[in-house]
Amino acid sequence: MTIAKLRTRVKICGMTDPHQVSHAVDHGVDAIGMILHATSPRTIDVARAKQIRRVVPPMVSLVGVFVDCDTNVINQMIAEIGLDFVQLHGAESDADGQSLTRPYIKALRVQNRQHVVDQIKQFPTAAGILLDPYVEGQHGGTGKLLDPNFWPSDSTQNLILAGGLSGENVADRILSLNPFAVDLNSGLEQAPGIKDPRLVAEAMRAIRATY
Ligand SMILES: O=C(O)c1ccccc1N[C@@H]1O[C@H](COP(=O)(O)O)[C@@H](O)[C@H]1O
Repeated sequence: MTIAKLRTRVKICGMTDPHQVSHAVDHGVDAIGMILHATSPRTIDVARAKQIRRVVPPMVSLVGVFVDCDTNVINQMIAEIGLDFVQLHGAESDADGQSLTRPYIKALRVQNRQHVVDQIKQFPTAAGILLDPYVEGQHGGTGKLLDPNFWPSDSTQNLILAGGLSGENVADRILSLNPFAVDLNSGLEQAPGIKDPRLVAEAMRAIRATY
């Protein structure tokens, strides 16, 4: 028997500032994402990540985003920062994910529907699969929306929709694709890494209206 999902979970990613994290938590976010990949405009160092850890309360998850990082280094960061989940946003394998000390979310940079279906099978132990549109030369944070035709609606994985989501489009996408979770990032920003509190509040309101 399939049980209907009561609500879509929400992750806000690319967070760099503890005050902005507290604001997002107050608005009902389920997960906070931090980019721990050095060349991203949203990257933060371990000291800042630890400050963010201190303001993330119980029942809200803290996710570290990595791109093709050595798994020993990721495990060190998990221990040092106190990450709850890891998001692997590069060319990592399921074996890489299994060598981590926390559950992992695999981000797939989607090129077409068949590519998604084939790729999902390669990550049987992932806690979730995040689908982000493929953009040549960029790992993530592209602001580009995923083509809804590429959404693998019959997958049994926890699917997370990412890419270009904002208060203006997130409710439509939730209602049409029914993802397990949505991941919002550049669509809520004033500048890379700086969230706009009004855009965060507006997106959370739009998401709540879909329940
Ligand atoms: O945001 C980044 O700079 C980034 C860098 C490297 C890997 C992933 C990154 N962000 C992820 O991209 C998606 C979608 O972002 P957007 O909404 O299109 O801006 C999101 O999952 C972020 O975790």
